[in-house]
Amino acid sequence: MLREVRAVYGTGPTRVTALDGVTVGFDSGTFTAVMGPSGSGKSTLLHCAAGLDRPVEGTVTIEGTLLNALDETALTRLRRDRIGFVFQAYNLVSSLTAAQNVALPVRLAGRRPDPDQVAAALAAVGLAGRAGHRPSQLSGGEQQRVALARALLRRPAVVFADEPTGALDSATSRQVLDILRGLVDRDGQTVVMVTHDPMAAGYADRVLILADGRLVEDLTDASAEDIAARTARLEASC
Ligand SMILES: Nc1ncnc2c1ncn2[C@@H]1O[C@H](COP(=O)(O)OP(=O)(O)OP(=O)(O)O)[C@@H](O)[C@H]1O
Repeated sequence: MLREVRAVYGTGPTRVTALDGVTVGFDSGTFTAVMGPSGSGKSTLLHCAAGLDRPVEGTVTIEGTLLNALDETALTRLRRDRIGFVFQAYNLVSSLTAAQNVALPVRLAGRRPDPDQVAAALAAVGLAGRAGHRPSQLSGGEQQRVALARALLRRPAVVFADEPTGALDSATSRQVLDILRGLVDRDGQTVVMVTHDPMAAGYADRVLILADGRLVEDLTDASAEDIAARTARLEASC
């Protein structure tokens, strides 16, 4: 939950207000898409909500924990244990297999990954047969699904996805979006996804539209056509 969040980059003449007093909550078990023109603050909103950036004003809570009050160690632990991230770039380690990539954050946290959990995470994204493949032996959509399995391994309360389908064709995008939708419908997880694509946003229960760091639309169960029309109007007026 973000309350009256202001986020600023730079100082003096290069100072940019990326978020200008945004208040928004994400109900658990829902899928929210965040849209808006380039530079409107979408990624900043995601980063603040996930504790990757600290706002200059306002409060951020995750499952009742006030992030502002946490030091870096506690924040890192909360991100590791409760939050999953997926980015447009898959960020897989090329020398590791799919299974090793999925297990890597657990290893980096100094724990021993459970092979059954790793196999289950890969199976959940339809890649049970690809566990031993390296990223170069996988398609873009498969690599993104490995990144999703990695994000899901610890069953995070919230999955934040920043343009997860930005580098994928529409058929492959749909596979990734179906998985995100399934997380919400089947497992009751919470998904917050930044996207430029109205088709992708059409998978969400709710669509937030930002402009100039402010929340300008909050739509429920909007169709891809409706979303496309509203974002086109906004782009035209920018
Ligand atoms: N690290 C940074 N340093 C300086 N300015 C930044 C930084 N990150 C973002 N900004 C600025 O903050 C504003 C919001 O950026 P943000 O990345 O949140 O927008 P966005 O809506 O995600 O854009 P896009 O769709 O192009 O990815 C922009 O004006 C951007 O130039």
